Amino acid sequence: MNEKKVVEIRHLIKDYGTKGFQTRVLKGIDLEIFQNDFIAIMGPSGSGKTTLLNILSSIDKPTQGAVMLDGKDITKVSNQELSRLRRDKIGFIFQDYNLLDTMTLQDNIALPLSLNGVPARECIQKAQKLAWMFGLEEHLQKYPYQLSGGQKQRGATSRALITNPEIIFADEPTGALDSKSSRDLLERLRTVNDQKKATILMVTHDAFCASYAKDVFILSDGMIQCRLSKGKDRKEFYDRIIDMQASMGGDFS
Ligand SMILES: Nc1ncnc2c1ncn2[C@@H]1O[C@H](COP(=O)(O)OP(=O)(O)OP(=O)(O)O)[C@@H](O)[C@H]1O
Repeated sequence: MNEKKVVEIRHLIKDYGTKGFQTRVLKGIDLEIFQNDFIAIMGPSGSGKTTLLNILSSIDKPTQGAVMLDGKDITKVSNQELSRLRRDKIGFIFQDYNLLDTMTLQDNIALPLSLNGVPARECIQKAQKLAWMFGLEEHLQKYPYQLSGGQKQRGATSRALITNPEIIFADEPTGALDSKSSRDLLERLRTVNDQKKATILMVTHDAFCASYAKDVFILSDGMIQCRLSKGKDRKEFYDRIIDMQASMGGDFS
């Protein structure tokens, strides 16, 4: 009953620094992500979570190892092919929204489609559909400065989804949000995972945020040390994540 494999990494190594002064941040990670997974990556500060996410999402390159996206090793493709893969297969959500100030929310959400030459009417229809799903329908004609942080992040999430990407990468998506807006965003991410079968990989230091995922991977000392899987209950999962953090004793902030 297993779903389609979306991403696979094999023996991933990442070193920073110059020759002779290198630090090995990722020390040989193997990982498989399947369609409809919702994975949170946690770990102590500086453990390499963002580095891993950036490599998986093609923003950064590994020192060694393969990153297979949809069956293609993205470390080996041409820049042109990489741009195409990013455009068609990947959605990004960042902590600081990255909406364009000079465009309305509707145009921001539709941007990945309009850049692809999709007719304006279709762009608007799709943007409106997502805005409705994310409770933004009344705000479509506003500019980012007229929106709250939560509305901006829901807008950025809508934009990430508009091309129906194979996988959505989110780096601390609730990092700049208050608790109500965080809960709201996470509920909606869970809905797109459940209903649209979207695949989500999110980095977070926050146990509450992670408890919305189906699986939590703990990165420490350059390796994935353990995996926690949710049962039926989010609250019980949250308690187990907190227990695991306490048992590791690290700084997860
Ligand atoms: N461009 C870079 N050059 C050199 N070292 C880097 C670079 N980027 C990250 N590092 C180092 O690699 C390690 C992992 O960084 P990374 O940002 O991936 O960790 P993280 O787990 O996301 O941390 P945090 O939770 O604090 O955001 C850190 O020690 C960091 O200082």
